[in-house]
Amino acid sequence: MNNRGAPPYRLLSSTCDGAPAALADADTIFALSSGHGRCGVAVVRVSGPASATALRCMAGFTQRLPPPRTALLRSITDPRSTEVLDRGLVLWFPAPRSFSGEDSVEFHIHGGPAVVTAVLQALGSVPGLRPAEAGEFTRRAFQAGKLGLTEVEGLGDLIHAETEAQRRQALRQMSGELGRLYQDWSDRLKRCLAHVEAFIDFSEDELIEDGVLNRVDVSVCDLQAEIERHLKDERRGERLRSGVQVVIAGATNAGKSSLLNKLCQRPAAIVSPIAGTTRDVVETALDLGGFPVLLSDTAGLRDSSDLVEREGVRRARERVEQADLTLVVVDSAHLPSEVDRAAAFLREHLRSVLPDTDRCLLVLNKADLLPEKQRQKLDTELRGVSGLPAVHLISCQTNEGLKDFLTVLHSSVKTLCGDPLFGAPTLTQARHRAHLQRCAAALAQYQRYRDTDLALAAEGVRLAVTSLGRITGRVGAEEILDIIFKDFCIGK
Ligand SMILES: Nc1nc2c(ncn2[C@@H]2O[C@H](COP(=O)(O)OP(=O)(O)OP(=O)(O)O)[C@@H](O)[C@H]2O)c(=O)[nH]1
Repeated sequence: MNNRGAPPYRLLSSTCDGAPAALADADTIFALSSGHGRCGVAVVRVSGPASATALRCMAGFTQRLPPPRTALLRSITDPRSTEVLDRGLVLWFPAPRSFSGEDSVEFHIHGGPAVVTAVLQALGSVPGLRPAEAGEFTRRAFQAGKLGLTEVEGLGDLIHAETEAQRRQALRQMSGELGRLYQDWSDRLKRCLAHVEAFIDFSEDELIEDGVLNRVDVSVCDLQAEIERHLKDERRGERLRSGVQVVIAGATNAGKSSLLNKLCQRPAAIVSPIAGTTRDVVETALDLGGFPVLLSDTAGLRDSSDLVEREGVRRARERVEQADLTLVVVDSAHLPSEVDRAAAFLREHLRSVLPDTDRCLLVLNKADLLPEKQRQKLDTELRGVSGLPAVHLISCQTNEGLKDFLTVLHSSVKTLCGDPLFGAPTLTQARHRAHLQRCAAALAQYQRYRDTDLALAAEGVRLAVTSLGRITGRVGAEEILDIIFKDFCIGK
């Protein structure tokens, strides 16, 4: 092989005999696709026209390439020195039957950092190969039509999934269900658009059958209803994707930090008998029975002349406003012993913490400080009192009631996320929501102008198609690709 013009490389003829000359500027990429750090097996991927060259140079295939998609144990050598770097499996995926749709190779090598570095350096010495950018393999798969944009996003979510429910939702999206739903809407709208335009062009010559526009009206109306239904999901999919925001709030010294520590099973927040210990928001991530929760402890709510504490209280209130669920913690030793008065106290307290009690759980802490009789009375008689959410009597000191409370919390979080495997596929990204809202508004434009200006009405349908296309990546996707693919790691 003539390597003039490619000074950094010195390919030995013994390793690369018969290899087609790879262009120095050909776009073939490589990267470690398995995670970084020491591991048993690491997977290095190569994709692009010079993949076969890499295989020949580094796995000793002189003339014939290995059978496609078959793992073969080979010595993996450095093409510059023929030194054996490792023994591992190599797999050859000729285009188009590969993840990226291009010729691709996988090296399954030992996962020690020195082995991985040596193999990556050796690949870098093969003409035409360069390290991949983040998400570049997936971007090529998208460009080759192997994956739609929503599937790409599902794949990204699958890689980042930290809980079981997130994994399920991501896998469902990656399988293309959501993409197919949007594609179906888009196809129906394109048909509507074609009919409206045909009507505009031919109706005066009476070349078009009666009732075409009426059929478009029905389709647009049906689609609008379907999109509205899809949008009215209370952000369950997005919440599951990014984590349910659960905020612990209440007066100072009620035991909020103690509850946070119990829930995350570590001393994440400082607990002390000094009122006003927590000044800022303390956040921790939890996997609650497969559902992702972002749990925040906040400063105790009270009036204060202390500037720092006032800022802490402001932040606490802000968090409560943004929360999906608020756990209002009350020191039960402060409750009046008479049930009606206790209920009135709690109602008043809730009002001071949050405006709407729909998304809150009322936690009466320090149950261990109550006499047994009063504890039982509160526990039974406060349940079902009108104007009060369900009351949970617990003790962070003795763990009393904590197990039951955890079950209730889990079920509330589950309701907020929905079942990712049940029913129609859910919206998972704010990006989808924004385009769907635009789509719905554009369909409203069709209805607004249907009887007065058909050209403007048709423009509404065209805008609706474009909005859906931006979700699936079929129309004007270029400007959003960078945003999506940059969320991937190198090697994906
Ligand atoms: N007896 C008893 N004491 C508790 C219980 N939970 C918390 N405490 C105590 O109550 C005090 C306050 O607890 P924290 O968890 O710091 O309360 P907080 O609501 O975070 O307090 P601030 O930082 O002032 O907002 C500490 O001395 C805790 O040990 C409980 O269930 N029973």
